[in-house]
Amino acid sequence: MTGTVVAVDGPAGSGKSSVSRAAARRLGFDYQDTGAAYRAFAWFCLQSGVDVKNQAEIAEAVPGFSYTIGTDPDGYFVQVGGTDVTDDIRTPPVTSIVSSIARVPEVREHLIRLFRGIIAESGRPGIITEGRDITTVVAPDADVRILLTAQPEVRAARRAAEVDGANHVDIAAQLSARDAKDSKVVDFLNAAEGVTTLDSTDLDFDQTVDAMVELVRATIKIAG
Ligand SMILES: Nc1ncnc2c1ncn2[C@@H]1O[C@H](COP(=O)(O)OP(=O)(O)O)[C@@H](O)[C@H]1O
Ligand SMILES: Nc1ccn([C@@H]2O[C@H](COP(=O)(O)OP(=O)(O)O)[C@@H](O)[C@H]2O)c(=O)n1
Repeated sequence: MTGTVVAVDGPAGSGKSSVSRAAARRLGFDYQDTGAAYRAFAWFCLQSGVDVKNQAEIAEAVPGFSYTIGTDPDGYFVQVGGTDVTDDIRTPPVTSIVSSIARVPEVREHLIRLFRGIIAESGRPGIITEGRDITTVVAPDADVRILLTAQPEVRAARRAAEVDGANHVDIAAQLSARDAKDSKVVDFLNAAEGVTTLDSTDLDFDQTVDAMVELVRATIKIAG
């Protein structure tokens, strides 16, 4: 039986991956990073020589995509066909094309089925799944639905802090271009009905994790 299902959406750099992973660790839950699957598929297309401007070619590559992700918050990894791509999927060539790949309907249908399967098969008391369309499309019936946001300049500063010598202006521009492209496919900037907004603009990392854990615990208490 599936345990507590937690759905988290939000724009780039809002803290979805890091906060969800830390909250899952505290709760003893699984953690699923769906952005990693879109990134892994983009990596696979680049490796396979797919013309990433050609939607039909992208769709044709879907059946050959074999993907594995670690859902243990302490054992995170991403593999494509047995190759570890955990770091490679964060590189600029992948980041620059991932939004174009992610808007292809055949890609979304395939990955959404995969995400639902991973949620259904979780053997832990719960699973936190994060992305862009989890609260609205992948798991609209989730027990807890959260939109994690932060002001654009704060998100860009957090991302820039991850990269030595990063140019803040470039990072902010890239982040807002990707959000603009992604938000044409699904609305992750406004909370859908029943979704709780968690704004981390004025919260530090630990305070944000505390707030997410509290939201989950409050729901479990009500249900139990
Ligand atoms: N509330 C916060 N305060 C400060 N830094 C944060 C906060 N939330 C996340 N971060 C940091 O911001 C960066 C981006 O977070 P990440 O989880 O990668 O975002 P997303 O998955 O939404 O793109 C990471 O370095 C993370 O540690
Ligand atoms: N549920 C999701 C998750 C990611 N994505 C796509 O995958 C890309 C990478 O997602 P990500 O979560 O790794 O991005 P970051 O916000 O962490 O940089 C996004 O820019 C979207 O194009 C999506 O379309 N739907």
